[in-house]
Formats: sequence, structure tokens, C-alpha cells
Amino acid sequence: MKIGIVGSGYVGTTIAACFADLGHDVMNVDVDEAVVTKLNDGAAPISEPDLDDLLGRYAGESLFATTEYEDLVDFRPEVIFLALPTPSNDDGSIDTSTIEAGAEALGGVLADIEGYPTVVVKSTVVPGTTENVIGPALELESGGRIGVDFGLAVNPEFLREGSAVSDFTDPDKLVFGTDDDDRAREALESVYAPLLDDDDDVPVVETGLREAEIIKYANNAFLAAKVSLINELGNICKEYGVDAYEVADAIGLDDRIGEQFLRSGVGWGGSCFPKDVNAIVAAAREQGYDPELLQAAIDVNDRQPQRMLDLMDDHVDVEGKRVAVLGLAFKPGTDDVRNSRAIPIIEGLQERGADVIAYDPNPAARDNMAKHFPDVEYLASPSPTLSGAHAALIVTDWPEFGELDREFDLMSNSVVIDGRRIVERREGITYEGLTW
Ligand SMILES: NC(=O)c1ccc[n+]([C@@H]2O[C@H](COP(=O)([O-])OP(=O)(O)OC[C@H]3O[C@@H](n4cnc5c(N)ncnc54)[C@H](O)[C@@H]3O)[C@@H](O)[C@H]2O)c1
Ligand SMILES: O=c1ccn([C@@H]2O[C@H](COP(=O)(O)OP(=O)(O)O[C@H]3O[C@H](CO)[C@@H](O)[C@H](O)[C@H]3O)[C@@H](O)[C@H]2O)c(=O)[nH]1
Repeated sequence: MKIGIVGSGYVGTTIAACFADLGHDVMNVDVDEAVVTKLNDGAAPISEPDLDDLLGRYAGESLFATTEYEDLVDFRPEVIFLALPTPSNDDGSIDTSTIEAGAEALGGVLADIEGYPTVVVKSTVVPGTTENVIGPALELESGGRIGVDFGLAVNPEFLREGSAVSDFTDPDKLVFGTDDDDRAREALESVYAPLLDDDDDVPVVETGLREAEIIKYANNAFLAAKVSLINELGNICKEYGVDAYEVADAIGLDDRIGEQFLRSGVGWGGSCFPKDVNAIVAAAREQGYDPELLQAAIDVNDRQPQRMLDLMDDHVDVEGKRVAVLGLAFKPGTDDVRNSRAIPIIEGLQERGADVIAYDPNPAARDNMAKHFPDVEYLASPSPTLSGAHAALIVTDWPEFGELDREFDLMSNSVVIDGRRIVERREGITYEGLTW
């Protein structure tokens, strides 16, 4: 099958490589020439396990990238995914301008693509966006009609960064929103057929466009709120000197709660949870409903970095002193620093007049954070980062931080504030866990 993909970031690149691996022919369109060159060279524009390997296998064979939407005409894709960013406006609401621009550009070539191409919204968009923004842009620019000349569907993506390829290949579910357009549904079934043939246990949810859109937000809002809830409970545990992880292990044994997403600490970051929870809160308010619980989940999350800094303040005044920050990516296995908890932590340290030295095992994460904080010193290994520091703040649960031991002896004052329960508590260091 021939598949077009508009946007080649974390999602567009991952699905391109995985679709090629399922045996499809893929063409990616991205406005960024550097991204397109990388893809055609068989290298991922972002850092994600297994991605370079897949791209190396398929680039130039069954996977091509271009900056020109026009190239889709000769390629003749049966399905075209929109994997464009849907960032936040200043008030937290969704900014649909990029996806609208992408739909307009695609609309400009859609009429010339043979057959009944189905446009599939892969991006996370608030309910109604596909019907009210993307569909009209496609119709206006192409002069065609949805359901007559081309199909329109929503197929949200649930992959996590750091495990994107394996999440995509082994999904918990697939959601096909098609509003009863049989041709669009069949097109999606053909796209995923090789994956479903391999694993016929994957549930497929066939639903409407709005339903598919909101399922994605409900999924993320539920998970983010679950982490905020365990953080709130963890903060209470800490007040009683109780280990929140012991409590989480116990409650996770209840099938109705489940053991996943119960790791309390400095909170959730990344390119999805913060923007998506804020977007659905703003969208709900626009509909006249005030989602107090989701707002509380955001508030608890925003407070966790401050709690981490307060714990540090209890042990050391860092003004004019060297402080080590370990972990810059928002989670292990990625170079993505968007909304990383390290950002409010570094801001808080700089407000206190500390001299911040930072380390992340992923060099690209260090480079990405340097764009936010050019005045921080970034080092390539933990020992020189910790050396002479008066406090160390652990912000990301990279497994290698669990191996650190004697490196803490290099500190001037071994105050270790662990925001992710990854460092071993031991004699000789002043150790504080955020919720334990
Ligand atoms: N990152 C994730 O883990 C993840 C997971 C599931 C869903 N999502 C959703 O998927 C969408 C894409 O997210 P992402 O993280 O892959 O974005 P991203 O920022 O990593 O990548 C977006 C890409 O789109 C390109 N682009 C921008 N404007 C364009 C245009 N007009 N035409 C063509 N290309 C254009 C950019 O150059 C960039 O390469 C968002 O809605 C996001 O919420 C993301
Ligand atoms: O028990 C936990 C689990 C996660 N986190 C934090 O939550 C954030 C998000 O982590 P995770 O969900 O693993 O990564 P993402 O790549 O942001 O994936 C989320 O966001 C994606 C984009 O929408 C969705 O596709 C995924 O299903 C959803 O899990 C990170 O800061 C984690 O450190 C915790 O603090 N405690």
C-alpha cells in the first residue's frame, strides 16, 4: 500500500519507519529541509531507540522524504496521515494553525491524487477540529468533497517517546474514527492489516471522528491525573515518613488500580501530557464546563518541582554555589526536553543564584536544553558534574543514575535530592526522596 505522511517529527518519523517495516511504500512530506535530508540518508531527525536501524533499512528503498507536497501526486498514496504539531496557545488552548496550514497545503494537491485518497488525522486534536478546521481546509483548497472525492478519518497515536517503535508495533488498541465512511475505514484496515495479522488480539475501536479525537485526550488526561494522584498521595506519605513506593506497590495489586503510572516524584513533562491536559481543560471551558479535577492534576504537577527545590533549601543555601542537575530529557530514552521538569528546576536554581552544572546521558538532550539555558554548563559525564557540587538534583530516571555511587563522594556537600527514586540511599550522603 502507498502511504503519505505529512510531518516527520517524533510521530511522523516513527510511523513512517514502522509502516515501511510492515511492507508499505511511504513518502514523508516535511517543510524542514534538514529533516528531509536526514530521512533520505536513513537517519532519524530525532533520537528514538530502533529508529535509525529501521530507517537505514528502508530509506531509498520503500521510504522517501520530500519538502514538496506536489510530489504526492505522482506517488499516488491511498492514505495520507497528518502528523503535524498541535501546540498550545498562551492560555493552554490548542493552536491549530500548523495543522490547518498543513491541511491547506495538502488540499492544494489532493484533487490531483488519483482515486479516493483518505486523509487521516494522526495529530492530537480537540473534538471538532477534524470536522470544523481540517475538513473545511481540505475541501476549500481541493474543490473536492469529503466522502465523495476523498475520505477523512481520525486515528490517534498512543506511542510513548523512548519506546515509540515498540509501542507502535505492539499497541494496546487501535482507534479508527471514520463517521461511517466505509472506504475510509477499509483504507485504515488495510494500513494496519499486516500488524493485525501478526497479532489478532489487538482491539480495534471503530468510532466517529469526535469520539476518536476525545479518546486520545481522555487517555492522556487519565494517565496524567493518575500520576498527579500518586504524587498527591506521595506528598502525604512523606509528611508521615512513609515510603510512597511501598504504598504504590500495595495499591497497584488491586486490578482496578493497576501497577503502571504509580511512580511518584517530580511530575509529568514532555510534549504531550502538559499540552494535552491543558488543551482539553480549555476546550471543556469553552463548552461551558469547568473541569476542576483536571485543573487540580495540573496544579499538583506544577507544584512538584517547587517541592523538590524546597527540600534542597532545607539542607543547603545554594546561592553562589555549584549545583548538579542530573537528567534533562523529560524521560529516559529520548532527547526531547519539551516541558521537561528539569526546566522549572533549573529556573528555580538560577533564581536562587546557584551555578548550575547539568548532565544527561543523551548528548542531543544536552544540546536541546542548551537552547533554553545557554548559561548552564553541560558536561558529558556524571563525575565532573558532581565534582565540587553542594547539591545534586535527580530529575530524570535514566537507569544509569541508579548505578551512581562513589561519584557522590566528589561533591563538596553530598546533598542528593532524588525526584525519581532512582539513586540508592546510603551512608555518607544526605539523601532526600521527594515522596519517600
Ligand atoms: N511526540 C509524541 O510522543 C506523540 C505521541 C502521540 C501523539 N502525538 C501528537 O502527534 C502530533 C505530532 O507530534 P510530534 O511530537 O511528532 O511533532 P514534532 O514537533 O516532533 O514534529 C512535527 C514535524 O512537522 C513538521 N512540520 C511543521 N509544519 C509543517 C507543514 N506545514 N508541513 C509539513 N511539515 C510540517 C516539522 O518540521 C516537524 O518535523 C501532535 O499533535 C502530538 O500531540 C505526539
Ligand atoms: O508513573 C509515572 C509515569 C510517568 N511519569 C512521567 O510522565 C511523563 C510522561 O511519560 P510517558 O507517558 O511515559 O511518555 P510520553 O512519551 O509523554 O507518552 C504519553 O504521551 C504520548 C503523547 O500523547 C501518548 O501517546 C502516550 O500514550 C502517553 O503515555 C514523563 O515525564 C514521566 O516521567 C511519572 O512521573 N510517573
